[in-house]
Amino acid sequence: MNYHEVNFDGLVGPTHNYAGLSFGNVASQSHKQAASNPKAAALQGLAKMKALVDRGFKQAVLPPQERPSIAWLQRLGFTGSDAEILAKAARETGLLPMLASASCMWAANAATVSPSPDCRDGKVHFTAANLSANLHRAIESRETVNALKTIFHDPMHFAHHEPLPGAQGWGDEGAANHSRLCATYGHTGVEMFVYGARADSVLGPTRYPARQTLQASQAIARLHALDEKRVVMVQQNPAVIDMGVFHNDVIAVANQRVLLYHEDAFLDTQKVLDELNEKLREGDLIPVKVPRQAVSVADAVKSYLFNSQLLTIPGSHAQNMIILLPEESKKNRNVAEYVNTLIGADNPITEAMYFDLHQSMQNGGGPACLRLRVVLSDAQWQAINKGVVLNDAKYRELCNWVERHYRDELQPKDLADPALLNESRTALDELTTILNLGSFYLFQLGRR
Ligand SMILES: NCCC[C@H](NC(=O)CCC(=O)O)C(=O)O
Repeated sequence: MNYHEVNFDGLVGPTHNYAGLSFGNVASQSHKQAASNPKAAALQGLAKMKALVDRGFKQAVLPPQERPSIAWLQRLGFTGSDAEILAKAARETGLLPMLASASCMWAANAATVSPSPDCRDGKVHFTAANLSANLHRAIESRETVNALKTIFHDPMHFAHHEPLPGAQGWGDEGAANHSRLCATYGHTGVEMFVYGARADSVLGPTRYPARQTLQASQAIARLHALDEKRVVMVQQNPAVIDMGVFHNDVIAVANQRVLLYHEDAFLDTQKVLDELNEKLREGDLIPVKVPRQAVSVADAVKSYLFNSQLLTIPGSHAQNMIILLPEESKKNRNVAEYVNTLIGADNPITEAMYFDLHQSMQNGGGPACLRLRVVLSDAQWQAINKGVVLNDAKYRELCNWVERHYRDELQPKDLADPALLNESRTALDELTTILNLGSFYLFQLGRR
């Protein structure tokens, strides 16, 4: 049986904007109130996806959620027509931007996914993240469950779990804090969960929040029926969280046997490497340490070097890999030099590709944030809803859809404009046909 990694990228929604909502995410906070360009954002994301399709990778999309969310505004007590609800919510300081964020584009935070070779029942397991650290993200989880169940609908192959409770100490941010190391995708892998805080210790960040907790990660490992001997729980270095590393995927990235990590990423790094190596039985771990002398934590946060995608080149017998980076990494001299050294050195990473993802980057979302990795066997691949799979024709159709429906400028004040809500609904209504999702959004089901 063949296994592949499929990247499911979040399609950027029509309300992409800069509201400075994420405390501890330096880019988000520093672009607060800037004008955004939703059209460019969506096209930048699609261009990255298309480049991977052209190189023979399997690529799919996850649909954006309806924003502003009238359903959530109603749950928060706003009444009246849609226009009245928007007008009333806009009068509450800072509230409407939270209910209007296009943040579900960062699909790495949608869920934690365990491929079937790792799970006792031989199914692919999904737990949608509760994203409880931020209201604008916490409201994603219900709809994420719906999207995942619509796409991965066959219970023979796929198991879905409810998001963990959103109580204090149970924060879960999905795949951004989860990495899988394996000999090949079809082998049983080692799943590494990285957390920022744990209930039984005061060791944690002091300036910025720890969004992922040990308790949450342990619950997911249990739900996914993982073998304890193949699970590694790792504490993130609290000092780097306080420097703006709000998710582990801002400081480390793994693919197959390669772990590319900053030397300051973890607490007790040697123990982490030893445990990974011991638990990865079919072959040795290939640790690639990025020394702080070469790239400082501040440069890592600015350039998003580690928020890259490490992708095994299809058909490459040596399992060579591409590192796919944002252009910000090329503009940073230290990082660009490091990447050149990396691809010339003795490791499987042989090629670098750079993409303009500026619109997403200004909110702290790089290439890795934009995608959810799902390893599937041929049979599981056949069993998904194929409407979301990107090929040349679907790419052209989606670009055309974006061109027709998206604005090229959005100011924070525009979020209360009822016309924006209507434009978004018209766009999403058409999207469900393009992606073959059926009646999917609440407004399509008559429930607003
Ligand atoms: N994985 C990348 C996630 C980025 C995301 N940014 C945001 O939500 C910023 C939204 C804003 O500020 O408008 C976050 O911090 O969770």
